[in-house]
Amino acid sequence: MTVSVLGAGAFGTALAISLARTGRPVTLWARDLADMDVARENTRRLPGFTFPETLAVTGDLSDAAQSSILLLTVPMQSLARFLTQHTKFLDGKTLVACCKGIDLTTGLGPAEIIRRACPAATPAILSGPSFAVDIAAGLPTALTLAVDDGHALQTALSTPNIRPYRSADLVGVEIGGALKNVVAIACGMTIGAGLGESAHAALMTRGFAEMQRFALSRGARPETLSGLSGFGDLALTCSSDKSRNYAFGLALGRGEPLPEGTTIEGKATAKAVSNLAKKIGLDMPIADMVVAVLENHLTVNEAADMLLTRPLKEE
Ligand SMILES: NC(=O)C1=CN([C@@H]2O[C@H](COP(=O)(O)OP(=O)(O)OC[C@H]3O[C@@H](n4cnc5c(N)ncnc54)[C@H](O)[C@@H]3O)[C@@H](O)[C@H]2O)C=CC1
Ligand SMILES: O=C(CO)COP(=O)(O)O
Repeated sequence: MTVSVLGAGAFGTALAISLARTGRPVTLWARDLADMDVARENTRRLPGFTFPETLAVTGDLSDAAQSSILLLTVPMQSLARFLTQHTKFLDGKTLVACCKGIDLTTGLGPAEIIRRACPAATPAILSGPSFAVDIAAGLPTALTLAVDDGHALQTALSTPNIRPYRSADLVGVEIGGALKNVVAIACGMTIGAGLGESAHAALMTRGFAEMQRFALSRGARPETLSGLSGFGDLALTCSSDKSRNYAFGLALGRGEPLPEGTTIEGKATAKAVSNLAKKIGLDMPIADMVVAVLENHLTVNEAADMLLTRPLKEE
């Protein structure tokens, strides 16, 4: 089983490097190759990590799509368009979505987007606590790989520093990865605005309750949310300023200029989740609060007051 990685951002590049370090041939496809094939490094998105010899880079999707396993590492809001534009190369393959989020236009997660665009493909989700720089640096990581009947895929995606655990709960795994980014923005805002570590812990915990509520409403298994792709990624993303979502929240809370040109998946996903929850009458106050701050309806302090003055209830 050969592997290609489609999308040469930080994460796609890190996965390709780790897979290729095993000595297996791996192809990394980039929309814009820039100097990657000459420099043997992704100087724009993941500088400092030289490509192993077995890593081929290409700007030709038909070439990369020769592999049977294709890792999809374009950002979530680009996924649907990317798949429909290139269906002829992708349908029938094992398509492993590595992006985290919910599509704002359709309210769908990556698995259903894959099923609709490429009905003959096998959809899978790879998600869990793993910063691109950690993977590229060879540090240990453990992720969840959600797929129906995925033993061979699990072996194909294992490397000395990526340990994938199998799951059959695609919905639960993709929702954990999507919603932890929304909670991370909220946690960053809280610390940035000086509201303290106790408030941060409270938000993480109530954010986790929100993740579970939303996931269960969509048919996820409760235990999935307690695993790597849920609690695990929430713990990482809400507590490290290496997270772009958390760092974005920090900047918002501090009133600093917001980072530009980076992928902050939680912004669109907060809106998508808040819209979906309203339609089915699900209470998602943290996602709603993040949307209200992003759309300038509330300041961070007003949003915190709003959360604290909600009617008292049982935990
Ligand atoms: N960076 C990280 O540590 C991790 C990222 N992820 C997820 O991976 C996904 C990608 O994130 P990063 O690689 O970090 O983003 P990035 O911001 O480093 O790069 C995004 C890449 O996607 C390319 N791209 C955008 N739209 C495209 C399109 N339509 N067709 C082809 N290429 C396109 C851009 O040119 C860029 O190279 C996100 O969903 C993120 O949540 C998951 C785990 C860790
Ligand atoms: O998903 C990630 C780590 O698991 C990366 O988080 P950010 O997208 O917030 O950087």
